Amino acid sequence: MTPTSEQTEQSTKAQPKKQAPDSEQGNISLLPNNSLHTVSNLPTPPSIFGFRSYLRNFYDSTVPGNSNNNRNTNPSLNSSGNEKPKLDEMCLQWCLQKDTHRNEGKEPDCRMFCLRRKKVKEKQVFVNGESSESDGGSRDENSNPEEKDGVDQKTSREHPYHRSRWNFLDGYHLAYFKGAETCQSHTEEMKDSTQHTPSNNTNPLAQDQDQDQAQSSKNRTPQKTTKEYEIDLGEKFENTKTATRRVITRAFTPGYELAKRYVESWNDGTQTAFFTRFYESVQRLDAVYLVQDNIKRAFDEWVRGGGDGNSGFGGGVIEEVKRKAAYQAVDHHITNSVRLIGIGSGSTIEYVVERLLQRGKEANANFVFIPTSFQSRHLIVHNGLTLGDVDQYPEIDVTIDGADEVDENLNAIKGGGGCHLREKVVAEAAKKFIIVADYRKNSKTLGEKWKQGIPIEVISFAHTRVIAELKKLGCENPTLRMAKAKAGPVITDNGNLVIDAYFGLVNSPGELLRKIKLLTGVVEVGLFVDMTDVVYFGNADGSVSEKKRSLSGVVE
Ligand SMILES: O=C(CO)[C@H](O)[C@H](O)COP(=O)(O)O
Repeated sequence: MTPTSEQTEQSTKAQPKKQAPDSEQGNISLLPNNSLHTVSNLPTPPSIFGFRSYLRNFYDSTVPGNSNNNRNTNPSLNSSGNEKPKLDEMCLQWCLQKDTHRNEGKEPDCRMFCLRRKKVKEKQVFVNGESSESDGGSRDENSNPEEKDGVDQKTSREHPYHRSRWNFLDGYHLAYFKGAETCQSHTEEMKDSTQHTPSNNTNPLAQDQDQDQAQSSKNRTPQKTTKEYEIDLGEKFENTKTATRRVITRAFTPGYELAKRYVESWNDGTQTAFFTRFYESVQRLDAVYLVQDNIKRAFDEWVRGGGDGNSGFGGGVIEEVKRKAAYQAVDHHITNSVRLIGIGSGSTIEYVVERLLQRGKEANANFVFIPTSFQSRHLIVHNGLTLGDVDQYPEIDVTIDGADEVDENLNAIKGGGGCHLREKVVAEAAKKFIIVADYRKNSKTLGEKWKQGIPIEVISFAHTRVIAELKKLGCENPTLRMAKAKAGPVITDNGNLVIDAYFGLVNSPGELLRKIKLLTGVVEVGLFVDMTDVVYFGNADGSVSEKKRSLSGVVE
């Protein structure tokens, strides 16, 4: 809404009732202090981005309409050499009136915004940490010339209106007046120079009182002006600055530290070293070999069914061949001619029981199953098979068990599950001892594949002594087997401990067996020498190999 100069003059000079326009549109006045001017003579209003420089020029602007302005070489002086009047207050007033209100004789609704620049002496300035009154020009010369508490004192001394270079709003106040009489009253006040030297009191209401007192003392008779509010723009902006500084500091300090360290790392050569290593690595095709190795490992894992034979990508080439070997052993040896069956321990044995169960309850009704461990007893009982005991049946028909390694003579290492004592008892009790295993256990010589060591069950009391003696026998590092999901050692079904003793390739398993077994405290050794009658190996290609002992040796 752009007011005309006629409207502006009406709003400032005439009484509100008389100046009301015919319509509901209001009047707008822009009122620089020290003289009353029309809108058309005012400086060009600022754009949003030019507002700061506009404010800076506010004081320096000579009053619009001075025809001598352009002729002066010194812009601050007029043709007479006197200082030109300066713009230190600018007001915007508008009035609204309704035709109904006018008919009723009511005053128009008038408002007024004033942007005003106050001198430095109107505020308190902090010098060397102490509060003192600033006079804008006679400040203590010994005071710190640096900016104190957001106040640029150097600037303050040079310019009575501007105290902070940073805070471009410093010294500016915004006042809001409401009501036709109040607006008119303030317009009158603008003629009074005493209105621009209020006390240090920053409370707007108190300032009003000060102003009133100052006016009274000069025996003037201005109407009392009641501001709705007055804002010290500089102070508000100063607070904003502090808050902004705090937020920025908090937000950016960690990032700054990181960035600093990063830059420093370039300087101290860390980054250079990294990229050099990276470049060399690329040249060596490390990444290619890494991918290749991982693919190979993944494939092996899939083929093996995982390190423990139970997991892995395929889950089970290994498991499948173990199953095949077990099924074949059952099919070949658990016939109607047998009744007492020893059930070994381990994961492969589970497929033995699985195959038996496939025959149905009735087919298994005549069999008695002798367990070799807590695990196999559980398998028998929970699958509804008839449980027997080696005490009842010291001689049994056939025992089927797994193994950790089987050599070309069908000698075996057993005890990977710590059950070899009972396994050996039940194996020896059987007329036929059958081993089922996968191809990983098939070796020429014991110790070739199973490098965990020969399991030796010992009584707890003697285990340190046995370890010492095993070293004398040539085992470099006999190890007490520790539990994985329990603190401390593995305790066998018999309450004993297990020592794993790796002797390298065991060319004479019978001899080694005897030496170890003679050690005091040893309960049983996981070397099964000359005991196995038949071995079923599940091969990698899915086939099953059968190895038998005969009078003429082992035959396939
Ligand atoms: O001797 C054994 C337990 O003491 C097992 O039969 C041997 O460890 C083989 O186990 P798996 O069939 O799980 O490979």
